[in-house]
Amino acid sequence: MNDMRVAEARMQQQTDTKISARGVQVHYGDKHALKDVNVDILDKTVTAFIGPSGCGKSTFLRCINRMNDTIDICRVAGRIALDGEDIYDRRVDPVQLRARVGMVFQKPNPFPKSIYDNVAYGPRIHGLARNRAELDEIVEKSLRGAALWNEVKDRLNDPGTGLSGGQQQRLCIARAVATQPEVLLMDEPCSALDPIATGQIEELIDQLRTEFSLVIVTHSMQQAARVSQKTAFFHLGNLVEYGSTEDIFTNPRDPRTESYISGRIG
Ligand SMILES: Nc1ncnc2c1ncn2[C@@H]1O[C@H](COP(=O)(O)OP(=O)(O)OP(=O)(O)O)[C@@H](O)[C@H]1O
Repeated sequence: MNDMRVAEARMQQQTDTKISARGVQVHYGDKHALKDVNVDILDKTVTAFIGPSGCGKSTFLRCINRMNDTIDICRVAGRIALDGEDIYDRRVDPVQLRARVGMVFQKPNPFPKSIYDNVAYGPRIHGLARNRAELDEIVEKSLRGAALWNEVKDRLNDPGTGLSGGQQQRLCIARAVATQPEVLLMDEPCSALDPIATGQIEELIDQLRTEFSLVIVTHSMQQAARVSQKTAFFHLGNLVEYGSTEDIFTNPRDPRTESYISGRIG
């Protein structure tokens, strides 16, 4: 392929829809938490969800890998498709789905296991390695992918919980990456981290987007501006505005978005 064709192919990738949401409504009991959300999330792109506390960002993020299934009072309606397939279809196994759509939480939550076993856990339960050598390879590749390998390669049998907060969060990213996800959901992944660890995670996010689609919930507008190419602004359960991060921050169309990004609501 000549340079032009390569550039075109890359552009093509970035406009491919990975997740498509139509008419998504979420209730927690009587509380109507998400109202008719429609959005197409692109492949190999970082999408930031921003908006004031309680506007429904995490609720929508959790819809994308059916984490809300674990909340008894939560009801999800509408359609969310991954590569065109309805993820709420009865035939979809949520455990398999969560291997394809990984998640990293606000607080690093390594399993009480060794560093190695934290990363090997997913590949083991999903049968991704035929033998120990293959598993070792996946663990190393995932830890490298999460920019943690050099710091832990000599202590893979030490407990994951013994790492620093920033290292634990990168371990959780390695654990998610180990099942070769197509989408990685991150719910305020840096809120428990110092600026240096935050910078490392942000750099990592930028590298990972060459491989798959990332969606990040963040309260930091600077972070959204630094790491994302697309931004969705939520307010009171509505997805008010979605577009290129540059447009959302420099030329918002909706007055609610404008008020939020200029600090008048929040
Ligand atoms: N498990 C739950 N049970 C009942 N109500 C919930 C539950 N989780 C969220 N809600 C409600 O749904 C609404 C949206 O919450 P959500 O956590 O999605 O907002 P958010 O935008 O992520 O907020 P924050 O930025 O504070 O994390 C809120 O009114 C919240 O109180």
